[in-house]
Amino acid sequence: MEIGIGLFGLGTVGSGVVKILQQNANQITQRTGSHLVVRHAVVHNLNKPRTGFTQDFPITDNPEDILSNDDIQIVVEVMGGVDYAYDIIKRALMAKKHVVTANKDLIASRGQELAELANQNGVDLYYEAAVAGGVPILRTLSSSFTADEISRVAGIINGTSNFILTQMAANGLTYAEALKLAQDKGFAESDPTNDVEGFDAAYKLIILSNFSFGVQPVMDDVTVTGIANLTDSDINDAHGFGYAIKLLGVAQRVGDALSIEVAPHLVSFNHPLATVNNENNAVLVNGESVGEVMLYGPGAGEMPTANSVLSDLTNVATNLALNTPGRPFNTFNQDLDLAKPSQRVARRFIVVEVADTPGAMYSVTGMFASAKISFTDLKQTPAKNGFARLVALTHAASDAQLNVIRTTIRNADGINLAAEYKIFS
Ligand SMILES: NC(=O)C1=CN([C@@H]2O[C@H](COP(=O)(O)OP(=O)(O)OC[C@H]3O[C@@H](n4cnc5c(N)ncnc54)[C@H](OP(=O)(O)O)[C@@H]3O)[C@@H](O)[C@H]2O)C=CC1
Ligand SMILES: N[C@@H](CC=O)C(=O)O
Repeated sequence: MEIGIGLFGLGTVGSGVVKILQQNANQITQRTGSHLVVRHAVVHNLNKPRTGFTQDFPITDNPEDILSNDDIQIVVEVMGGVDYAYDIIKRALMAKKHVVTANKDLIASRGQELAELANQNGVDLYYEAAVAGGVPILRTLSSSFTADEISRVAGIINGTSNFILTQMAANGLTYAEALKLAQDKGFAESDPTNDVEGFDAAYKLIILSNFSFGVQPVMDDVTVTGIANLTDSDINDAHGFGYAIKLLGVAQRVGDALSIEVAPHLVSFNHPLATVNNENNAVLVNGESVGEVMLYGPGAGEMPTANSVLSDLTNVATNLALNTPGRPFNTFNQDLDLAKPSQRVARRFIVVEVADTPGAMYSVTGMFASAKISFTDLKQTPAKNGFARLVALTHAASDAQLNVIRTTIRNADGINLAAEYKIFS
C-alpha cells in the first residue's frame, strides 16, 4: 500500500523527516507493509535553498496543495507557532487526514480540542516529537504505564537551556555565546524566549501531565522560572556544595493534589540527572509499582526529533494496515486539584546579598528563623561593593515559607534576595 504524506514545514525537523523517509524507505516498507511517500511540502519562503535530500516532490506555499489533495492521507505539521498551525491541523482532521505534529505550544494549549476532532473524524493525531525530541516518552507513558500509578514525572525537557547551562559550566562560554551556538545547531525555537524563560519546558510538562496524571492543566497552573537570571556565581556556588544547576520540569502528586513547576534546580552530582549534558534530555518517571525509570537521549535537533515524527508516521501506517485508526494518543482523564504553596516542600539553595555592616548577618538569620527556615550549610564570601554574598542550603521549607521570606526581604533595607532555587531529590 502507498501512503501519501503532506509536509507543512521543511526546516530543521521537516528536512530530517524527508531524509529518514528516503534513506530508510526499504526498512519502513518492510516493517509497516506500506510505502510512505512525500507528495507535497508547504513552506514559507520558496526561494530558500533546500539541501541534504532528493527533492522528488513539489514544494509550494499553497496549503490547498495538501489539504485538498485526495492522495495525501497523513499531514505532518512541523512549522511551529499556534494560530496558523491550529487552523491547518483542524482543516486536515476535518478532511479525515491523519495528523502528526511536533508542536508542543499548540498541543499544550489546544490539544484536547484537536484530539476530540480527530476522534470525531476517526483519524489519528500523534505528537511524540513534541516532548523531549528524540526520547520516546509519550508512547512509553501511554503504553508501558497504563496500569501503574505515577507519583512524579520530572526531568530535563528543554535541550536549548540544558545546552546553555552545560556550555557555561563546562566550557566557560557566556550565556549569549552558548545561546547562539544552540540556535546554530537547530535546537532553539525560532524565538528562543520560550526556551530560556522556561515556557517551552512548561508546554512539555503540561503534555507530560496529561499522559501521567490524566489532567488538563493550562499555562497559568504551571509555576515557571527560566534560566535567564541565572549567574556564573550561582553555578559556581552550587558546584562548591556538590550540585549542578539544571532547568527541570517537575509534576508531582502531593496528597490528592498536583504540583506542576518548571525552574532551575540544584541536582546533586551523584544524581543521574546531573550527568545529562548539552541538548540531551532525561525524564524520570516514578510509579508506585515500577519504582523509578529514567529515559535519556537527545531532546532536540534534526534527526533525533525526526525519528520521533517517523515513529508517529509508522504507527499511523500500521493502524491503517490493521484498519484501526482513530484511537486517542492519550486516554487518561481524571481531576486533580493544584497543590497549595504550603504543600510544595523542598530543600532550598538561597543567595542573599547583605550590606557589610555590623549586625546585618544577625538580622538575616533572624528573618529566616522567623519564617521557621533553618540552614544546613552556610557560606559567606568577602564583601564586594559594600555587600557580602551569603549562600545557604536549607532544610525542607514550603513555597509558603519562602513567600514570607521574599516579602520580609523586599521590605528590609540593605538586603537583597539574589537567587532562590529548590534542591531536587
Ligand atoms: N528543532 C528541534 O529540535 C525541535 C523542534 N520541535 C518543533 O518542531 C516544529 C518545527 O521546528 P523546526 O523544524 O526547528 O523549525 P524551523 O524554523 O527550522 O522550520 C519551520 C518550517 O516551517 C515553515 N513555515 C513556518 N511558517 C510557515 C507558514 N506560515 N507557512 C508555511 N510554512 C511555514 C518554514 O518555512 P521556510 O523554510 O520557508 O522558512 C520552515 O520550513 C516546531 O513546532 C518546534 O517546536 C520539536 C522538537 C525539537
Ligand atoms: N527548542 C526545543 C526543541 C525541542 O523541543 C528544545 O531546546 O528543547
